[in-house]
Amino acid sequence: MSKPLLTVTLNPALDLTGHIGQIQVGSVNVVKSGSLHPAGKGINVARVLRDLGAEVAVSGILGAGNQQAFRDLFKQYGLTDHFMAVPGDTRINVKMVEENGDVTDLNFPGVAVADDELKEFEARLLRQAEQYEYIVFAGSLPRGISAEASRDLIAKLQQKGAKVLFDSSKEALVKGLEAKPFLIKPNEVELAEWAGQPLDTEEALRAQAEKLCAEGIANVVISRGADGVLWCADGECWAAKPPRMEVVSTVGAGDSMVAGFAWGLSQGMDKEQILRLASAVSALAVTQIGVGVPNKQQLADMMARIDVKRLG
Ligand SMILES: Nc1ncnc2c1ncn2[C@@H]1O[C@H](COP(=O)(O)OP(=O)(O)OP(=O)(O)O)[C@@H](O)[C@H]1O
Ligand SMILES: O=P(O)(O)OC[C@@]1(O)O[C@H](CO)[C@@H](O)[C@@H]1O
Repeated sequence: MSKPLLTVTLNPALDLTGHIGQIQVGSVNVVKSGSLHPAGKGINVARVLRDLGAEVAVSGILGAGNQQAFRDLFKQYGLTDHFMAVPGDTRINVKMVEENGDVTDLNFPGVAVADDELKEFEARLLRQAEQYEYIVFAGSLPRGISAEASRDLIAKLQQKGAKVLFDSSKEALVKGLEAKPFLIKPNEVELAEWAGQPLDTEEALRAQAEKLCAEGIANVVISRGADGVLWCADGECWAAKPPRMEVVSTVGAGDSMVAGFAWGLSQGMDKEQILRLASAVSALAVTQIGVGVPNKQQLADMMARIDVKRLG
């Protein structure tokens, strides 16, 4: 039996996904179909990890007012529930998926976390963290948790011996990098924002990735949407590209990729296998609303279709 993994989602969300022909901003839009489900980056990662066969625990902060759907999901998926509730409601994030595949995100504000609640959460998390070697720390921050506090939390988790896989954006990404997480997975837009310059080619992305590796981040994974992924680690850079997919919703593709890396690394797979797995679960994610790997054979078939190469 392999060791359990932990995912941390400080700012989860109920995702309200709607499908629409084309959004007309400023007028009435009729939505063809909709679904509301508990989500947020770390929770999505945990669901995929569970489907891959991992034992998984989830932690983070929920609003007490609408926590039940999350608690039910954790039970349904057999996820060990370390979430702490605070007064208020977890946010709703609206995802409008247009016929051409474009997704418009309306991410609402989440709960506000008070200083004493953050202290209690941190104490709990650091106690729990001792049981886990791989910890996924993913998503944005709720009000009351600063980018510096989030960075310090990552640093403390790593001081406890954990390997933190970090996926965030904006200020939380900028500060989080200072904690030198074991793995980071920005997408190319987030990385370009961080670098303050356009990163339009594989060469430009690779140069930034190698710079981050040299600064002490062991694994730099840059996701590139339908163009695939670039991964630099151990003095090597690799690229993987998925086949062309029929896209239903790209929401959660990045989380699926993080799950693939967390599972592959925790299982000691080689780089090519990890890239095949992570790319395949992400490619399957875009064919559905939400995330997950319902069918092992489908996953194996998709893994065989990923184009993987080590860059010279
Ligand atoms: N259209 C697509 N077809 C096949 N695979 C895709 C497609 N879009 C994304 N992927 C896979 O998913 C991975 C992650 O996607 P992306 O770079 O969009 O991450 P992200 O921006 O973090 O996603 P999100 O925040 O929506 O979860 C890509 O590296 C790729 O392997
Ligand atoms: O605001 P964050 O935390 O960066 O992102 C939140 C979110 O967009 O990420 C997931 C998809 O990756 C969704 O389930 C969720 O709504």
